[in-house]
Amino acid sequence: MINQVYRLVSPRQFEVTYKDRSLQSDYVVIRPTHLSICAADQRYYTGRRDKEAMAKKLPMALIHEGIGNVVYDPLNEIQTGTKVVMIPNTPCEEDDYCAENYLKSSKFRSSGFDGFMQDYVFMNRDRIVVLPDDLDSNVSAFIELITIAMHSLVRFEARSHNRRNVFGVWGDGNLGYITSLILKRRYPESKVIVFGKNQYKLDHFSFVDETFQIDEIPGNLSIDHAFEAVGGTGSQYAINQIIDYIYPEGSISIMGVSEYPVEINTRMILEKGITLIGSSRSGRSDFVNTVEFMKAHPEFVDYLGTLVGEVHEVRNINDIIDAFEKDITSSWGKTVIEWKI
Ligand SMILES: NC(=O)C1=CN([C@@H]2O[C@H](COP(=O)(O)OP(=O)(O)OC[C@H]3O[C@@H](n4cnc5c(N)ncnc54)[C@H](OP(=O)(O)O)[C@@H]3O)[C@@H](O)[C@H]2O)C=CC1
Ligand SMILES: O=C(CO)[C@H](O)[C@H](O)COP(=O)(O)O
Ligand SMILES: [Zn+2]
Repeated sequence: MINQVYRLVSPRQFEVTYKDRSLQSDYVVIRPTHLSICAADQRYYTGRRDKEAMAKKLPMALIHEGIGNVVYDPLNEIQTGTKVVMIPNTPCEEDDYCAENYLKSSKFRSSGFDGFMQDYVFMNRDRIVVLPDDLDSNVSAFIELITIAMHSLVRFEARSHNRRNVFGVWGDGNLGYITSLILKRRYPESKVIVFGKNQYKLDHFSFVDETFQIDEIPGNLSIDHAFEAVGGTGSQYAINQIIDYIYPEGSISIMGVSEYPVEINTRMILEKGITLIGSSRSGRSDFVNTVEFMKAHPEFVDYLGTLVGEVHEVRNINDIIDAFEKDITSSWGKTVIEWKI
């Protein structure tokens, strides 16, 4: 069959590529239905990655957050029409000490390999997780982003000390919202404090114990552990502020992606004995955990509904451009694409 792949060829410019795909293979074929735009996709779309990365990775289909329906399973194990979330990471080897998302050999969709902007996505059987039919599709579109926070929490629990009375989350955007929501569900007795730049965004965090604008933090405040969900140049200010407010021997889980190296106060990291935990992407176990968590906590899914921002129907390339442009000017939440191309 001929599959149409919608690739970014240069900033703000997409082209259709026709790829001949055989159904005589082991791949399960998925028709994407709901996709969501990640900050990483926007960095490619707007050309904010450095010249070398743009040249190396493009042309490439964007989007690594999405769900779809199974349209063909060569083994006939999965019923046609089954709703699934697609896992963007494709590992090529196993390692006892290194998770699939940290292996250099893994292929991550929409970062050097074609993402979900295709008529049909051909996936290995273990790269999909079945979803309940009634799980909100707009929220499910960004399950991948939820797995990022889940993965970071798993790493935190394996690496940090056990006093978890006060958590600080830096970042009043999508990832900050999801991280603080998961922390509050996982540690209901602990205090979760969110630190952000915008009062109108912080007002959405109704479920946490406290919020502060980053220039109005009381001097005597202290946190046991912190999660950074800022990224870009803002992450430098955020990480250094965390170093100032964290109690000695605490951990800082870093999730925000910065294009350029940022300067951090290593002298105080040493003096306070701080553990830095870097966390990037996620793997199958994080998707399974996340879907189980969503099934067990319907109120968690309801809160995530607050993050659904613009919902765009996409039927052609102009609609794709429109969705990305509107996402840039959107002031809150995730842009969801109803993939009807
Ligand atoms: N590690 C991983 O695997 C993943 C990382 N990411 C990364 O996480 C980061 C956040 O993503 P996302 O939540 O979608 O982006 P958002 O833009 O929604 O969130 C970032 C928020 O942080 C705010 N902010 C800026 N500076 C500070 C500061 N010093 N202290 C506290 N808050 C601040 C921003 O405000 P304002 O807009 O006003 O500047 C914005 O509201 C990005 O870098 C993204 O690439 C995303 C997915 C996966
Ligand atoms: O968004 C992400 C995962 O959800 C990662 O931040 C993204 O994969 C980083 O990739 P790149 O190196 O292409 O920016
Ligand atoms: Zn992402």
